[in-house]
Amino acid sequence: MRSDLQHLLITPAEMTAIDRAAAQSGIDSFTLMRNAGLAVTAAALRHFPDARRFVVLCGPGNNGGDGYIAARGLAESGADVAVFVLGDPARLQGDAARAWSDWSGPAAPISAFEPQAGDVVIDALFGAGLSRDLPDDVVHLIERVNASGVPVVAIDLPSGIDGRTGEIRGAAFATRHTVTFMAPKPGHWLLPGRSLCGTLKVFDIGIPARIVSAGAGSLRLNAPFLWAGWGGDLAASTHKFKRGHLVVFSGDRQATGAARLSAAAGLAAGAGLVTVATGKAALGINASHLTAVMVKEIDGSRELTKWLQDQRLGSFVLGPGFGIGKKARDFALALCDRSLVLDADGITSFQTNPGELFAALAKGGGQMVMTPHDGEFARLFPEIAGDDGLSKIEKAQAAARASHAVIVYKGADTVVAAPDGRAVVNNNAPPWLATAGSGDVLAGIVGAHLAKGMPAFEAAIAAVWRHGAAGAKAGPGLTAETLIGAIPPIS
Ligand SMILES: NC(=O)C1=CN([C@@H]2O[C@H](COP(=O)(O)OP(=O)(O)OC[C@H]3O[C@@H](n4cnc5c(N)ncnc54)[C@H](O)[C@@H]3O)[C@@H](O)[C@H]2O)[C@@H](O)CC1
Ligand SMILES: Nc1ncnc2c1ncn2[C@@H]1O[C@H](COP(=O)(O)OP(=O)(O)O)[C@@H](O)[C@H]1O
Ligand SMILES: [K+]
Repeated sequence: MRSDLQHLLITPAEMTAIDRAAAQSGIDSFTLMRNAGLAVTAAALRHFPDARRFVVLCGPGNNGGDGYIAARGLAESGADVAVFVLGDPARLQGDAARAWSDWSGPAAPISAFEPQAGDVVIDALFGAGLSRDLPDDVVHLIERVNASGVPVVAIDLPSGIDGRTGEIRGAAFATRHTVTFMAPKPGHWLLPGRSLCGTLKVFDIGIPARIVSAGAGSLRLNAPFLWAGWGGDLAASTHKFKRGHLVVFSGDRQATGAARLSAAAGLAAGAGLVTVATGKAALGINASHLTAVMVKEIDGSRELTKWLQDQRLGSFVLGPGFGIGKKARDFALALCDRSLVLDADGITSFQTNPGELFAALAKGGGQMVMTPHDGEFARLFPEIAGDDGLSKIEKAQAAARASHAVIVYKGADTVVAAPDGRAVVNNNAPPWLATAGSGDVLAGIVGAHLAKGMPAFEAAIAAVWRHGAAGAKAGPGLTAETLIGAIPPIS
């Protein structure tokens, strides 16, 4: 499978349009269905050579059609095959009807299926066409199969997972393997869908890459080629100012550690210089804990404005441990014409009047990366967060549009979205990143990227990827401190 297609995320609606475009270009749609079904036959035989029986569960659409082809392929290879159907196969249409008529073996209703030891289930109930919650009989079937522990291979998507959102519509198979076609869908990588797909195989059924690419929108799976040109070796002529100067604002005496974590991460991620800007009360504490990172006393807005005349200050991180309130708002508003990472308390400070921030950013013309977790996201974008019809991707996109900022919507399936609609889903973050200070480290890496001149979207996606890679390298038991030491070079 071509790697550029592997990194496209295609929504079910886009995939339907791509199918149509393929048919209009003269490609025979039944050939595509046969290629899909036989890919599943091959995967099932490869993964389960010792299966006693393959049980193919076929639904009312083209996903079911793929299932009949897979069943026939398995039977022709000599395997024991049983087919169970949802609905009346006589009502199937088009390619699925033809696939059904080519399956000349017996078929029983799904209610008759009792999982047995040695069974391998091929799930062809629903794929991209799932459009509402599953009926009770299907929910009960899925629960029975999941409880039995028999392995499941899903065609396209585990039935019950919404391909657009990754949400479970009543119940979903927990599968060992999922075989999808041409490109992954958002539901394969957004949670909870991701946790139910098992290993994901993307199979090329023969739709030309140009048709797939032309029909794809602006969603991608995060990967280094998306920020190609921003990594690479340092030139001999490089000096520290060329690598960029990052500023991190410290909180008060009792909350200085978060800023130092961000600052240390920014330095490790490649900023040439890093300064912790601190109020007078915390100056001594910060100074006594910092070595390569510099310290600058900035008490209030007036001093900040004066200092900002230095245009070599390339980027700013505001929020980690900073404290919630007017000072955070004043500082953020003063930075709306610069490159700013707004995190944690910086985000929460605008809870009661987010519009003030968004308007200042639109007016200031700077670039901002906001890094909310679920709670912070809901504080700043309550209506978007509360819209259950939207996927996490669509929520991040709506928030980016509303705020004019790049949104890093954090979590195990972090989504990064830009105001222009581009979005990526990240998939390299291990669960042990859920530790105090891990978000501060991420903010520092984003800040380092902005300091070296990366555009906000590329700065954010590269940071999320390096943060995940650092987590994987540091391993379980990492702390925010050890995470910083594991940040890999920008690739
Ligand atoms: N993308 C492609 O080019 C190809 C797609 N193929 C297959 O086609 C599938 C999509 O086919 P369809 O669009 O027919 O969709 P599905 O087969 O996923 O399901 C559509 C059918 O299910 C019904 N339905 C939807 N939600 C339901 C619910 N909750 N309860 C009961 N019934 C429900 C719909 O009314 C419709 O009859 C893909 O997942 C893939 O497996 C393959 O045939 C190969 C070619
Ligand atoms: N289960 C998880 N799997 C992978 N990454 C996670 C998981 N939970 C949290 N993370 C990541 O860890 C970081 C935590 O950030 P945050 O919630 O701000 O924590 P803190 O404020 O303690 O630094 C984010 O980058 C988030 O995406
Ligand atoms: K399926």
